[in-house]
Amino acid sequence: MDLKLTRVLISDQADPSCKSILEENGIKVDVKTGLSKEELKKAVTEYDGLIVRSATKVTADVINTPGCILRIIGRAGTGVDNIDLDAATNQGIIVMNTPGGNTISAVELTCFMMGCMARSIPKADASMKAGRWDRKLFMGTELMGKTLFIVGLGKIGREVAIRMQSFGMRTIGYDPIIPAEAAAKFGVEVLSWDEMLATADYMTLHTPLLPETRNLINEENISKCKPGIKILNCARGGIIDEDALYRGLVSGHVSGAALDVYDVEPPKNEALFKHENVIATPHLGASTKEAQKRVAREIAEQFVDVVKGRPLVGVVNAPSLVHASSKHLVPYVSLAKKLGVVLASISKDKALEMKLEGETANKYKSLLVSSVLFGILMARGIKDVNMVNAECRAKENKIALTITSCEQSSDKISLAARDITLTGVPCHATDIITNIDGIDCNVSMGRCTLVVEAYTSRIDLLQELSSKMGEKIENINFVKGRVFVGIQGEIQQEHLNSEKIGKFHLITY
Ligand SMILES: NC(=O)C1=CN([C@@H]2O[C@H](COP(=O)(O)OP(=O)(O)OC[C@H]3O[C@@H](n4cnc5c(N)ncnc54)[C@H](O)[C@@H]3O)[C@@H](O)[C@H]2O)C=CC1
Ligand SMILES: O=C(O)C(=O)COP(=O)(O)O
Repeated sequence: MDLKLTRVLISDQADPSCKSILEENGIKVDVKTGLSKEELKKAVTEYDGLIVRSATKVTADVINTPGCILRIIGRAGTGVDNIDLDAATNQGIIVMNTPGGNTISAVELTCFMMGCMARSIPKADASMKAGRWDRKLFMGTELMGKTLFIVGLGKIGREVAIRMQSFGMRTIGYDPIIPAEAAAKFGVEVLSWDEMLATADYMTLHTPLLPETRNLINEENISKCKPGIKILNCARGGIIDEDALYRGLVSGHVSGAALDVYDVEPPKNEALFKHENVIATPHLGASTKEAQKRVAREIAEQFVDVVKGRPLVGVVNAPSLVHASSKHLVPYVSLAKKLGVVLASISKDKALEMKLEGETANKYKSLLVSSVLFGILMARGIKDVNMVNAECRAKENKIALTITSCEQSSDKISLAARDITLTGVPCHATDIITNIDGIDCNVSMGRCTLVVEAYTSRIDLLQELSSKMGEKIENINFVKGRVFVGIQGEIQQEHLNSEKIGKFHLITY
């Protein structure tokens, strides 16, 4: 994907290395934190790149601001729930994060919070500072032999498991995509959900905030927990129903909670975070020097990769794009896009078929589907389309693409409408249509391709073309009443005499 960035705005606190890496690579950068929504809406009409952490809320109305020129949003961190991904995708904006850059910091905070709960360290410290020596008040419990229920066994969940096992804890856990055998490899047992709630002494949450995880820990699940459960949330506010948690703390059914994240930040729910059995931190999971340096550097380098056309990492909303710039796939992407352009220039059909043959074409199916749709939509004059939003725009424009695959044969891409079928072979030198409607041919898709419909006189046509284009003509193919002319270099529509050659399509890529 060809993306030029002129100005990037960093709108949250980020390590200075983020700005300096971008600037060293010729990208202009401003840092403006604490923007109001109105200021952010204005900013997206002035900056084509935006880098945020969790404080900036990149909502749909920000993204859909008239005149928004954003092309890429970078999250210097993990969670992207502060960015409206659907709105960004629809507008063709790439969203990237830096998965893993702050994992260990969030893991360590979770483990320390557990220790603090077990031994009442914050309370004991406050009591000392208040001039007391309350040795009897702060009787703790050991972690050794206790059971920890980990909800979400991704990067953070599994690292928490490994560390807490070294304290002698039994670790049990649930993750819809991690089978029991995989969890067993990092020492986590999988029991039934209700069994885990009833068994755990501690429960720690490490899922993203998704519609399925919102209020996952609610009144019902809390009531199923073993009395005295201690609950930690260093993942996202909103995964716990805060009112239900508060009621559990007041009744004593929940004996402690450690919270780093809140439904609304800064939190409004004072009664909860001021409760005597709650340890609260202001979203500090990623706030270490190491994590901040890492995520700042990573997001800046990812932006530079985009500008330099290198393979992408960390793309959240267009996974197929990750490979778009890989050298070996460039011919496939280019061929798919150009077949889309040619087909849509000739045919108005909206129900299309794409056949992918060969191992590589099938392995990168979603990338090639985006490429072909991009070509089709461009040729049909759809505005603001790119590889990120091609599928959304195709749906909006009621273009249906059916995909068939055949892995065994050699690499080939075919695109068919009711009135024409085009096939091409990915080739590093130039993009070529090798077959049209079952007839072998050799039509180059270099700068321009001319397609003449229902020609009446071959002689007239050839005379007209050679007088206008001469050596620019690369190849001429006569296929079932149409003529396909591959042209090297530019040629203007007005230079062709339609009276002489009849209806034609002059296709540029
Ligand atoms: N407090 C802080 O400052 C930080 C918070 N985080 C947050 O921590 C959370 C976890 O981050 P990572 O481990 O890096 O993410 P990850 O993507 O590696 O792991 C998340 C796991 O949750 C699982 N999951 C999804 N739905 C689930 C459900 N209904 N029940 C159980 N598991 C479910 C996924 O399958 C995945 O394996 C995220 O919400 C992230 O935003 C991350 C870094 C710092
Ligand atoms: O990376 C994450 O998911 C975090 O929650 C860290 O948030 P922050 O970058 O500290 O605002």
